[in-house]
Amino acid sequence: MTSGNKNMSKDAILKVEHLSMKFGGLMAINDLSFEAKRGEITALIGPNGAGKTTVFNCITGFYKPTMGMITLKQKSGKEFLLERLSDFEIPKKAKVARTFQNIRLFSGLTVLENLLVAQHNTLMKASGYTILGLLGLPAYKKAEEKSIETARYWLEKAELIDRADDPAGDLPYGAQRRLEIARAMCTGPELLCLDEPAAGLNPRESLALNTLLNGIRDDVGTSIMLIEHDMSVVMEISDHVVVLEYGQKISDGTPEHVQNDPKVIAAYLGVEDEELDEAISDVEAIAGGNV
Ligand SMILES: Nc1ncnc2c1ncn2[C@@H]1O[C@H](COP(=O)(O)OP(=O)(O)OP(=O)(O)O)[C@@H](O)[C@H]1O
Repeated sequence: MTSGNKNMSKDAILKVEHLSMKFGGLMAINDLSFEAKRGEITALIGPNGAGKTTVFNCITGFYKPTMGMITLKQKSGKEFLLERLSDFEIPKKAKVARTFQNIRLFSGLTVLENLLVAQHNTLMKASGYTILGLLGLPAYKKAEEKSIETARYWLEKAELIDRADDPAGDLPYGAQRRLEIARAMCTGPELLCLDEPAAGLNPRESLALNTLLNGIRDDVGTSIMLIEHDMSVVMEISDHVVVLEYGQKISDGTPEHVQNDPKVIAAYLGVEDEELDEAISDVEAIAGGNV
């Protein structure tokens, strides 16, 4: 784990308060509260079905929570109640970007084109939404140059500059994952939400991912929330970990704290409630156990 950008004030960028999400009779999230600090990497972990994706879907507007508040506070101090915004307003107004478990690139477009398409909104705004604007307005030309510069910056950060002109679909899996993250970063988010970014990566690709995510936090100062099953990635790069089980928070703290928390260990071992006390005392007897 790294310490994060020490110069940044550690106020909360995201506050989740008393969040609940019900699907029919199933309480997928039950009165969940936690904070993600600005300029930090916050990981959301938990066994399968714990509710991690549901939380992400509530933050990014794909689901409307049954109850609760999700407040995003931008660097400027402007606040947004995310549960009141639509899924297209959340990236645009609140500046929350996300990637999905399954890769969603334009595989027939080149790597560079994928990054330029991500900046389409900024370019159209600069054109004044007119053909004359597209052809002649100096503001458009400037915005176009800026888009290429931004794309180039993220191609370098994601170690993809050599593949800029290749179709995105031709890239190896790990490179496609980094391209998705680079594409999200081209939209200039304040909070980047990543759903299992390390899934299916080999150790070398995992390392490249860690380098990219550390760079996003340390060099650009963007806050990151990630769902991840790969504990080596979580422990390596997270500043803060929130652990869910059956839609409830069972632990919250530094990676060291949660990996030694008996409740977390018991949840990952699949211990039933009634056996928890026994499991906790067993686990406490094993000093320095891992999740
Ligand atoms: N749209 C939905 N309709 C009905 N039930 C749902 C829906 N989405 C999620 N669930 C249920 O909510 C619970 C939490 O699911 P969720 O996908 O959030 O868990 P998760 O922690 O992300 O799991 P995994 O690690 O396997 O991806 C599960 O029981 C799931 O079946």
